[in-house]
Amino acid sequence: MSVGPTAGETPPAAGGWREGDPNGRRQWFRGELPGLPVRIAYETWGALDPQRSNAVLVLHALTGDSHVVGEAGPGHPTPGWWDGLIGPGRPVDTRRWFVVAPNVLGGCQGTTGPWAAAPDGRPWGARFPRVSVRDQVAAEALLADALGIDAWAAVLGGSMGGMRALEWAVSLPDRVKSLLVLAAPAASTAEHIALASAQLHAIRLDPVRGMGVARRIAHLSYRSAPELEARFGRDRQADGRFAVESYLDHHADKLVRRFDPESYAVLTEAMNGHDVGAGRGGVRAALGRVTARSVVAGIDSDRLYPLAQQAEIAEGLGVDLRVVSSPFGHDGFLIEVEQVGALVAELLAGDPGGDPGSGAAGLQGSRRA
Ligand SMILES: CC(C)(COP(=O)(O)OP(=O)(O)OC[C@H]1O[C@@H](n2cnc3c(N)ncnc32)[C@H](O)[C@@H]1OP(=O)(O)O)[C@@H](O)C(=O)NCCC(=O)NCCS
Ligand SMILES: CC(=O)OCC[C@H](N)C(=O)O
Repeated sequence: MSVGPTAGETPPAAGGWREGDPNGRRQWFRGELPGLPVRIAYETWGALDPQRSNAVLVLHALTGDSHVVGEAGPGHPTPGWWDGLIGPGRPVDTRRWFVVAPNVLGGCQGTTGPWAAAPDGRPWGARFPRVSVRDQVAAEALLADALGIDAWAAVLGGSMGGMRALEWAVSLPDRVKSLLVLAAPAASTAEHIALASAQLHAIRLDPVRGMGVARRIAHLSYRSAPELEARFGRDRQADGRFAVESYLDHHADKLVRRFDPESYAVLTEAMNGHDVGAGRGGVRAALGRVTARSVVAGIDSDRLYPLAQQAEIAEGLGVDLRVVSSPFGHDGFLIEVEQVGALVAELLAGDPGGDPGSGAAGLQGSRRA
């Protein structure tokens, strides 16, 4: 097992998603899951304290990566997907906290996935084994071991990252001191699986164009109907397309340029299999294992993972459901940085059940259900 920067070790140069690391921040770790050698790409901010007690794990969603914080590095500047949340003076203040953000197992931004070389030297491609959310957490636990982190001060995740955050707290309760589960379910429902099934069919018919179709379907589930109505209504563009069609085309084109269809399928299958209660006596019993101080939050306009799904988790953990108010639907977990930041600050202040507005870590916009 090895850890740390690995000079010259970047994914093969080819398509956009294989392009390596423009800002040179990324590090790699190699380990082994049963039957699967893994390499995990990760980024860090801040410094680990001598007691190794200040580490915060940040877990990305489906098409995210380790680049949580943007920077104007020596390469081209790259935005982060949770800019504003992490850094000096930010809710996760890197003068105090050591932040670790890995790319997920099965992903395509540096961590082992279908794009990577199998032991026979050829890319895994469609031969890549089916991995579960539990495998992904097991891989992240190997990284934690290698970094010498026995327990995370906090594990934070939204959407697919929220599934992994919850799985961490259920399967390794002694290693998670506090937990943010944002806009994620305890188990994927029939509707989630059905929505994913249509996407997977499209990708199997034609990986590249199919992923474009998959993104259109998925992106609709990430936004709210009132938002789409207010922004686009029935407007048509000069080229004859409805404006909302053009908007979806744009998001599809962007994803095709930056993501691997086989990876998209592997991660989607992993989410379909997500059920923290499976083999553990059900969701309620599984949630009973969690010892972390917890904040569980949802977005009030989320039609993919509606509030009732976070309410189930909150109830099982014995905490109030927190509600982020947003017109943007599920993607509110990325967009409503101020409200999410207030929840994170509250969690890290050690007072997740604290009085709204009490002190610097008080709520700014989100509410209790
Ligand atoms: C991050 C994100 C959720 C932010 O949402 P947002 O700021 O509300 O962005 P929107 O959904 O309004 O999309 C804006 C884009 O649509 C384009 N757009 C808007 N209306 C359009 C139309 N009628 N036709 C074509 N394109 C249109 C904008 O030009 C803009 O393009 P750009 O992103 O290339 O600059 C969103 O950009 C996104 O889904 N990004 C994908 C990456 C991601 O999710 N990363 C994090 C994973 S952890
Ligand atoms: C299910 C999930 O992780 O959704 C994340 C949506 C986000 N916009 C993304 O593209 O990752």
